[in-house]
Amino acid sequence: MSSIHAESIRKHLKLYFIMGSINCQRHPVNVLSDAIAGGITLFQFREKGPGALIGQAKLDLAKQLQKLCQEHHIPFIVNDDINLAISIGADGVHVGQDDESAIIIRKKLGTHAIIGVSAHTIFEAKQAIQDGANYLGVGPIYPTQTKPDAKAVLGTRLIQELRTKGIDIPLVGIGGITTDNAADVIQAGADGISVISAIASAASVRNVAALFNQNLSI
Ligand SMILES: Cc1ncc(COP(=O)(O)OP(=O)(O)O)c(N)n1
Ligand SMILES: Cc1nc(C(=O)O)sc1CCOP(=O)(O)O
Ligand SMILES: [Mg+2]
Repeated sequence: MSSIHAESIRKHLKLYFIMGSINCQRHPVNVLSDAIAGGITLFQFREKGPGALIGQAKLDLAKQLQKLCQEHHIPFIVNDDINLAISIGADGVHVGQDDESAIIIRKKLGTHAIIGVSAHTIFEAKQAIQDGANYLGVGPIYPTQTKPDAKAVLGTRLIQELRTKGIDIPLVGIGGITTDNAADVIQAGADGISVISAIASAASVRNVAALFNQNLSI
């Protein structure tokens, strides 16, 4: 059972920035700082892939990024690493279908934690809701270079189907989302969008984050 209000989560999901050190061409603290200045509403620390930090270096970066988020009242979510989330007191975690279920994670993190779960089918979405997820990450909406093991591209079809079936859990679309296609994801029924490369790799991180905001009218 979660004590977090769905409407509060919906609000934070609007422009959900995800990043780890390998997604950045500058120091991650500077990239996140610019993204915050551009108006991101939620942050996920996803330190994953070839060359990603491990051990103390990962912990140190997580703490630096968490501090920045705390200063700007942006919830700090940890991807995959439940122990890291517990050790630094993160606001929540995001897990996929191959990870522990939201039921187990809730027991470890408590009722106040935000738990996000990836869903690629109606069945997975319903299961995550039953297990107590606070929000869903639905994707990949468009082709993405960022996650080599991403599932088949869905387009906005699953988001539309979930909403048509009356499933109103807070959710974001993820995968290949840019300033040009973001509005279509919202139009399909998502509460927000999750973005890695379009923001992290931008020449001006701040300007692109602001443009996302403008295109989403948020
Ligand atoms: C918001 C959001 N949605 C989906 C994912 C993908 O999670 P997962 O399927 O566990 O894949 P990895 O990110 O762990 O490679 C996400 N991270 N965030
Ligand atoms: C982390 C992640 N999860 C996905 C999913 O489909 O679940 S797609 C993806 C990568 C998103 O990066 P970009 O914004 O650069 O395409
Ligand atoms: Mg995962």
